Amino acid sequence: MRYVSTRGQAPVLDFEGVTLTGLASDGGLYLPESWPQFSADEIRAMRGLSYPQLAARVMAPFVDGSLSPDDLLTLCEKAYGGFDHAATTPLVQLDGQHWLLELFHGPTLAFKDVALQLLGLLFERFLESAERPLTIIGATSGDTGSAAIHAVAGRDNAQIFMLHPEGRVSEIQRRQMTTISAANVHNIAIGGSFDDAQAMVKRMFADRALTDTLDIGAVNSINWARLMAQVVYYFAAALQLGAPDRKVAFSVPTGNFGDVFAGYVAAQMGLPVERLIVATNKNDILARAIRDGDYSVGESHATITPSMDIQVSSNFERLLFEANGRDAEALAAQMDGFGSSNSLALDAAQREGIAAMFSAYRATPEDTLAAMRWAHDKCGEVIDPHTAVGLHAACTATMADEIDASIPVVTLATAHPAKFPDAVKQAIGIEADLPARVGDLFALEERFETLPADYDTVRDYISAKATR
Ligand SMILES: Cc1ncc(COP(=O)(O)O)c(C=O)c1O
Ligand SMILES: N[C@@H](CCOP(=O)(O)O)C(=O)O
Repeated sequence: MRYVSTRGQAPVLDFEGVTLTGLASDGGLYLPESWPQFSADEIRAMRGLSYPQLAARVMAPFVDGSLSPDDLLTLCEKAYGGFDHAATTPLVQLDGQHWLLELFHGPTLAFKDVALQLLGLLFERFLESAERPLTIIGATSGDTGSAAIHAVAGRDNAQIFMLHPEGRVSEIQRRQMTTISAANVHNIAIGGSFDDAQAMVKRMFADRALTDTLDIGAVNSINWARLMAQVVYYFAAALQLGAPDRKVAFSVPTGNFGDVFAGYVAAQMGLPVERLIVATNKNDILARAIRDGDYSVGESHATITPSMDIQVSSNFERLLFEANGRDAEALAAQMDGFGSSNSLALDAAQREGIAAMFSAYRATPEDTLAAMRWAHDKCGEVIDPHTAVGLHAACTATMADEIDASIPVVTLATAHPAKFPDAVKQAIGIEADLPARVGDLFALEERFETLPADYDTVRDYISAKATR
């Protein structure tokens, strides 16, 4: 498979290249040159496969030319062998129409593990004969950080620098990152928001002073391999609910738009997806963009769903590119305008294309807590607040008859409730216990550097610390 940049000026890459490159050199994001298609018969034939087998089947067209089908299957078996549920991403029924897709059975208790457990192995594989280490630079609002660190800690040929917004991730999330003592792991708390951290990371990919001396890689969802691995669980859920002979809708708690974009990819590949519901918290730039065509950056609000406290949503660029007929020149001009004004108006074609597949709803803190109470009191499920934002949106859509009652609606359960004990306590009065597999985070020493949200300071720190 060949990969092209949304802005059209970066080299075309193969799967190995795109995995190691992260952000395209023209500032764009890589996408497959075309969408692989599965027929209904091919999807039917996926029924009954184990999760690793399904993952290898769904991802095979994307890695073609860089990995053999057998190698891919071996990597998937290794990546998902450590999950604490035999189904890897089990489905749980809430009522007659609503389901939860539990994506938090990996080592760090969030959906990020599904992709990052595989990405860690892909890095190891592709870096076997590298002359210098890959320097991974990432930004996290809490979950990508720990999942990436867990996937990369102690590996030869890779080192990781992870930026998180100081005081704006949960204590469990912070400790999951900062108690890892491997020498190749560097945590940096930034005095700013996640958007500040993400903007700095993106700028580093275009900074010759850095890229001339370090091979920089990405673990955020700007890296295509992250999204590719997330496509699989849409297939897993829909197959269990009757696909390809029955349509399924998904509600996705959304921040950087990676998870829900993976659902869009699944639909392009032939999965019968009825609708993708984008669920946001008070940071509702995506809801405004999808409903009103107004993608303009607002103030970054701290909420009880910190991992979704995001304004500039990386992967929305991929959807804008798709929705303008893949016109890279027009998209580059649109993104340049956004870069200087922090605001972008979707054109008519983009609005229409996006509305055909996506709906968007925003949840207030009260909505979020109410959804947690409903899941607990009516369905016996303890859910995390991010999942609750998704469930609120799912229930709003079905109550508005936006989705036919015969179509199952799957809310992606993106994190384990124990990562957000304060919100769980506030909603349902329960102490959510951490699963034993995360260990005693409170007994371990934390290690991190605190830096201001100043680009030169952070760049110089990384440059000085990185092994060459
Ligand atoms: C728990 C949780 N839910 C939802 C999201 C939003 O996912 P995305 O950024 O892929 O839209 C995140 C962060 O990415 C998260 O950590
Ligand atoms: N919510 C994320 C933010 C980064 O998103 P990513 O999917 O682009 O890595 C987090 O928890 O870090």
